[in-house]
Amino acid sequence: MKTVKLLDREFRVSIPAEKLDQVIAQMAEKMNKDLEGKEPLFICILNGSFMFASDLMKQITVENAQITFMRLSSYDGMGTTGKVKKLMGFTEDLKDRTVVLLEDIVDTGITISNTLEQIQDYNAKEIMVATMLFKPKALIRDVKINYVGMEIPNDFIVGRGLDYDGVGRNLPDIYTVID
Ligand SMILES: O=P(O)(O)OC[C@H]1O[C@H](OP(=O)(O)OP(=O)(O)O)[C@H](O)[C@@H]1O
Ligand code: HPA
Repeated sequence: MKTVKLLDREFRVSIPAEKLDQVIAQMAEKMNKDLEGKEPLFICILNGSFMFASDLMKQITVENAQITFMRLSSYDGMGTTGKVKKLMGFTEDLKDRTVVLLEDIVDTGITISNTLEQIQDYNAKEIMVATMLFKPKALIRDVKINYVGMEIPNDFIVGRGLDYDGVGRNLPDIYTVID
């Protein structure tokens, strides 16, 4: 079993990089069909989504697709603080745009529902949500997710952009904490 030690905790590999590559390719294929002609604006929610957004965007072939970035933070160690801090906004005008929010993970749903609330007054034509990973058993907010890469169990994970107290984002596979 492939394991890694990050700070004070041990993690074991739970989703290999190749599986994630496959899942992201399928998401891109579906988006390329659904979004053609819509000139979508993708919004990557930093930090965690940087790797997913990069992997996905390389496979997006939709004409005049754009990407921008916003930075939010709500986790401390392995748990949500319940409060979403906006650390960096974007300057693009969302009016009449098809917007796709890119998340690495929807866990409790607090971050994505807070983001949707923040941008609902910007008069976008439509706002969609795409997440690489989704923990249905942890969800406590009522959010519609348009594109889900994989549903996963309610365990703390790292890798592929996701961190434990700032470390582990660089790992290409996903690892689950060992109790
Ligand atoms: O559904 P939720 O319970 O809100 O969790 C999901 C959010 O948590 C992580 O961000 P985090 O606040 O850890 O900031 P980071 O992206 O900089 O790691 C992740 O990137 C999502 O944005
Ligand atoms: O399981 C997780 N791991 C790392 N960051 C996260 N942000 C929400 N859930 C998680």
